[in-house]
Amino acid sequence: MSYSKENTLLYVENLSVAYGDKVIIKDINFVENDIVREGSTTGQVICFVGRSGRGKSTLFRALTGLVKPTTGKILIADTLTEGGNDAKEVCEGDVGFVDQKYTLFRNKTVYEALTFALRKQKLSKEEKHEKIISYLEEWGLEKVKDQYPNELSGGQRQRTAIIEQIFCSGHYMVLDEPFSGLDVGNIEDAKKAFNMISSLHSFNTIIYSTHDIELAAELADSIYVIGYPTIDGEHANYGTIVKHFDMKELGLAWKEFGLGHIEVVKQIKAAMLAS
Ligand SMILES: Nc1ncnc2c1ncn2[C@@H]1O[C@H](COP(=O)(O)OP(=O)(O)OP(=O)(O)O)[C@@H](O)[C@H]1O
Repeated sequence: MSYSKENTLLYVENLSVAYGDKVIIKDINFVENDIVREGSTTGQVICFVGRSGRGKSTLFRALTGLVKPTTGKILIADTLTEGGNDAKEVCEGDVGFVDQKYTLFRNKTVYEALTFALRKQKLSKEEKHEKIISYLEEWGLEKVKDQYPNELSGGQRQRTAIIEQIFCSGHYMVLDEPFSGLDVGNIEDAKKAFNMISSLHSFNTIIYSTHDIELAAELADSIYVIGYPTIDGEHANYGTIVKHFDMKELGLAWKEFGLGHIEVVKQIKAAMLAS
């Protein structure tokens, strides 16, 4: 499938994060570009996989500006400038974060939470109302709009959290294990949510982690394996990128799950076991 690589949307160089003197991740380098496909608006879907404790959540905290890198830099496109050509260092609030628990305000209904998420947007009250209602309809949440988080299912909470992040951050969204704890129906809904976000704007960039390797190969157009590298025959005990699968180059992006994906799943599992 033909595509072209345009602006750099995410540039990570020599990133490391330590807690105290314990280095958790180190030497993380990667670049992701805006992908343009003729006839379809396609955002970026980037997946990080790796065994437990290798530092995926720590990397995500750095990508969302929640922890300061010990070394290195994380640049994102300054999408407020014409064409998004300028780069800026990531700050808290630039990248939406949907955590594993889909944290929502306990004392706000779905509608109130989304109203709050739009507070900084220059829209009239009516425009905000219309925007919220159209998202609620599209995401199958209109029936629960006046319910509180404790009255929602896991899938409904997750969709509310995703819309909240679409409303209050720019084009970037990090989701930490968005498929864990969801039933098959909710997993299908979450996949649809990914597609919807991706088709809204070609700058939209979803970064997620999963322990379900099939869901990595099926959905992502770029997959990074985070693991402990082997140096001089020994495992180091910090996480880094040990393998990258560019599903676009492999001709597997935006396609039904097939034999090529099964082969990638095999290779990802081997890379994870070795790291
Ligand atoms: N605030 C912290 N202070 C000290 N160590 C931490 C802190 N947060 C995480 N760690 C350590 O960092 C390492 C990586 O944790 P992290 O949560 O980033 O891994 P992960 O790959 O996301 O794991 P999982 O797949 O189980 O969620 C672990 O050894 C963890 O104990």
